[in-house]
Amino acid sequence: MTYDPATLGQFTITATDGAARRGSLVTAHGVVQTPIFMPVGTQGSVKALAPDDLDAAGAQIILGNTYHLYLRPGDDLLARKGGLHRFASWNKPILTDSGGFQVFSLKDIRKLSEDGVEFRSHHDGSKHFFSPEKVMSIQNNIGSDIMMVLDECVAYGADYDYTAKSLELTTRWARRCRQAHPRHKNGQLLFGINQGGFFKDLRERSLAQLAEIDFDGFAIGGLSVGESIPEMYDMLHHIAPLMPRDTPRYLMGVGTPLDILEGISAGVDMFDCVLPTRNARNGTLYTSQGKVNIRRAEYREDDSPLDPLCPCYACRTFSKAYLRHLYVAQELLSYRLNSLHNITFFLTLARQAREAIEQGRFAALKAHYQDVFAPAKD
Ligand SMILES: Nc1cc(CSc2ncc[nH]2)c2nc(N)[nH]c(=O)c2c1
Ligand SMILES: [Zn+2]
Repeated sequence: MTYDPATLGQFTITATDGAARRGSLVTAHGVVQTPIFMPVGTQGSVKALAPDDLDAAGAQIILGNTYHLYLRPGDDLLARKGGLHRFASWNKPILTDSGGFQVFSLKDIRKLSEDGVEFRSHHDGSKHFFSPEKVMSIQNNIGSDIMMVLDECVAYGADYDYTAKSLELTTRWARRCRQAHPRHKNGQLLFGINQGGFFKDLRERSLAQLAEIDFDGFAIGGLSVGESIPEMYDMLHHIAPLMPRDTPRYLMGVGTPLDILEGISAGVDMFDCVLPTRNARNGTLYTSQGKVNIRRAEYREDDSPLDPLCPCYACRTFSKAYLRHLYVAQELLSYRLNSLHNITFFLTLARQAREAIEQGRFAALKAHYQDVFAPAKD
């Protein structure tokens, strides 16, 4: 990997449209154009897709998961294989989540302390411990271009006192992550994660504390955890504009096409979500005309392409009738074609957002998709 240490981590905003920003982020494996959607490859693969599929779909950066990769194949093995890029033959940027969220979603099989979190593997029940230093070491072995700090994502509905204590712990862990991995060591960037639940004063306290630490970007954590859409949007529009302006803003685990457009309108630059690949596997497909449930009998003899405006291989080559047949017959090709289409849709949406911001017509793009994905009028 060759990169210029002088420009590594540089985030440049080239256009704005309201609070929406068009920018670019320099990483060791290439420049990422924002706003960006990041396909999720939890175990080092975006399910059912190969790197050349992702290239064809326009993917610039994918996500990996510290928790999963640590358990299998092991970060020590990845280090011996030259890191995840070489192991998975993905030569573009990779962002790894720290594992905090995954461990905390393992509800009753984890114990939290000042030093970190003890948990049991969901594979074999074996006991493990993640400290801030440990997750930095794992992400260093993985070799991800953007690392995330170890944080506690408090559950939806956590009370004020618990949330206040938790954000202080997350800040102390963030400081320890920064100390454990010197700035830009191994060409790797490090993002802090804002917490504070649904309490605006706690969100601002968390942000003020993190802003004092030297991070290359800041994520909004603790959203998309079961709250209502209005609650998520309300907090999003409160905190995003308060985040540092000249570093990237990443909204973790979000979201639907409309959530992503809402986030961009609030000033967020980076998004990731399992929806495109997960929904592909249950036949829910996102198209320029709205959601299509390919299982429906109405498509049994439908010779038209899934989405006439989509450039992906599935839409150029097959009919809805064939895609429905593959799904009903549980053919493995169904996973591949549906995933390829949905990932292409989300990446195309991000590209359209970039172009709309450049041309000062982002509000019109957002309004268009609000019509396209408006809940079916019963
Ligand atoms: N909603 C949500 C989603 C994720 C996973 S993002 C992801 N990891 C792997 C794929 N995608 C979160 N991750 C962390 N570390 N903290 C959070 O608060 C948080 C919140
Ligand atoms: Zn398509």
